[in-house]
Amino acid sequence: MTNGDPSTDDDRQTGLVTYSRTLLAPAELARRDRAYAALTEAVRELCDAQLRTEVDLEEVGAVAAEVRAVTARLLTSARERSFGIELGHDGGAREHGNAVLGLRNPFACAVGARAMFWDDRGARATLELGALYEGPPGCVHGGVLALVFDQLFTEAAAAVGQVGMTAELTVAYRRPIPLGTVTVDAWLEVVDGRKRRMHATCHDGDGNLTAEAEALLVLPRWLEGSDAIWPKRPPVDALDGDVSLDPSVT
Ligand SMILES: CCCCCCCC/C=C\CCCCCCCC(=O)SCCNC(=O)CCNC(=O)[C@H](O)C(C)(C)COP(=O)(O)OP(=O)(O)OC[C@H]1O[C@@H](n2cnc3c(N)ncnc32)[C@H](O)[C@@H]1OP(=O)(O)O
Repeated sequence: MTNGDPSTDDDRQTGLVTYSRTLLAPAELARRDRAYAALTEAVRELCDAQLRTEVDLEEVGAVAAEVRAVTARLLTSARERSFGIELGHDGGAREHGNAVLGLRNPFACAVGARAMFWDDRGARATLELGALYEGPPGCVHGGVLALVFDQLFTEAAAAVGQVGMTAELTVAYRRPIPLGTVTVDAWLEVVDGRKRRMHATCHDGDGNLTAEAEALLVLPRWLEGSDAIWPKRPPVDALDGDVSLDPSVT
């Protein structure tokens, strides 16, 4: 079925989720991913530069006009709907619009292979939260951290085969989190029927515990017994260095 995007077809429906299927050959899809990832990175750099620039106002006006012209070029061919879920050749779901880790989302803060990964205990995110994510002066916005927790809970649940949607999310902010590196770990604590109780911690770049979170994920009735397809993350041992997910190790 056509969906208005010449590179994909709608493939199938699982409950509320529509999967589209790429019509491109693997090499072409990889080439597109590299090109879009480069564009996303360029726009992310633009956002950071726009936030911090001190150039004179005439230059600000000139740049605004140039950016609008660039936007118009991108919109000469654009899908009308959000990215959604596309099936890749490896059988995994490509969630390139995702607000935390989408390859094509410049707002996403989990950038690169080491930013978010799974092992058999749960999931870890190591993120650079800079000026774009400010809440209290010089510190990470509490809502941004809640967003990261929300995504990481889904990742941790998927890592152990217990997916669910967030029904409740509670964050205890224990100390301000300086902008910069943060490490977030999430893991499954209890499964009770369709309910999964999750826990997570956040540490700042100096290893201080800055926040903890709890969540209740519920496997939706419409997802029970379905063959929903989830994203695949690179195996932890494919990454270099010490990346143990033991929650007691910071
Ligand atoms: C994630 C799954 C999606 C599948 C997609 C497949 C493709 C995957 C590809 C890429 C995935 C990337 C995904 C990233 C996502 C990031 C994380 C988010 O942003 S999640 C969005 C925010 N959350 C919502 O929008 C939920 C909205 N709420 C609902 O949809 C329903 O309320 C739901 C599913 C939570 C429960 O609905 P019911 O009809 O299935 O289940 P009932 O029968 O009502 O409840 C079951 C049990 O759970 C308890 N429960 C339900 N909601 C509760 C709540 N809010 N508080 C406490 N208990 C609750 C109930 O009391 C019941 O418990 P008793 O069995 O009786 O003991």
